[in-house]
Amino acid sequence: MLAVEQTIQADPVPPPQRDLAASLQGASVRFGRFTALEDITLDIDCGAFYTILGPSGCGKSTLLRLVSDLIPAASGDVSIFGKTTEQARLAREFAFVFQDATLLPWRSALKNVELPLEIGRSRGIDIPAGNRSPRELLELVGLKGREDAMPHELSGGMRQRVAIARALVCQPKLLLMDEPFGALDEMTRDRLNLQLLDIWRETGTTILFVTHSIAEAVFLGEKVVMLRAHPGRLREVVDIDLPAPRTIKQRDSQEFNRYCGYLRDLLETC
Ligand SMILES: Nc1ncnc2c1ncn2[C@@H]1O[C@H](COP(=O)(O)OP(=O)(O)OP(=O)(O)O)[C@@H](O)[C@H]1O
Repeated sequence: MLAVEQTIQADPVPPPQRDLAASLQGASVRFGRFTALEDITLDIDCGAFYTILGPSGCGKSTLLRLVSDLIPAASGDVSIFGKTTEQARLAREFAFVFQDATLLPWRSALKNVELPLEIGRSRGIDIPAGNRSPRELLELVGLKGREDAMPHELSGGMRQRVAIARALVCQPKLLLMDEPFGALDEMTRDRLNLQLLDIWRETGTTILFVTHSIAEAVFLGEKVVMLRAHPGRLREVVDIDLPAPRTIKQRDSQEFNRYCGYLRDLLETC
């Protein structure tokens, strides 16, 4: 009897599934006849820190507003943790931090942080147990002891830290930050950058962070998303392979400056 030789072909191993915080597929945004964003295809990995750079008016804020369901896509798809942006908003999957802290001036720091919980309760939304309390969040952002301070008694950096604590109070899986430190002096910005990296590590939240500063984008980001203007399109996603945890001293390194130089050149052609 002849032995029949069988060729056993192993099934190709499927690539591991990436857990995505957000996925944009050919998404465009229009304001009337003006196209602000065109054909954006971008996957945002869960737990990663993305910074967004690009020339003024290229659509960085529009991208965050699209992801956060503040404006609709004219075409294409956007999903957040596999949900529509509306479902994700209703499920409080994400929170927004703006350049201006937008605190309510008549409420203390603590009361401002508690606000989303109060609004949630008034709408019958239960915030899951195990969350850090508003007091603990103020401690996390370095404001222990300032719980009763009113916004006008706090510095700009402190107000922004209250805004970050407030954004974290519903335990969002995705944090959208639109130039949150843009109005602060350099030293305060450095300190808040380090603090934000600590918070990111501790909470595991995915962060999408818009900035005008190349150095800030490289310092914070694991990936830098570069947009180009007219119309706003994706230019490149640059992996930043710097050792973690990041330290201010790294900014003097050749590697850090090489990334900054590369992004500066890229920005000039956007
Ligand atoms: N509500 C709106 N109506 C009409 N045009 C808008 C609206 N919002 C934004 N735009 C336009 O869309 C484009 C992108 O704006 P966006 O604010 O997203 O840019 P950006 O990259 O964040 O800008 P910057 O870096 O200056 O903050 C700009 O040309 C802006 O004028």
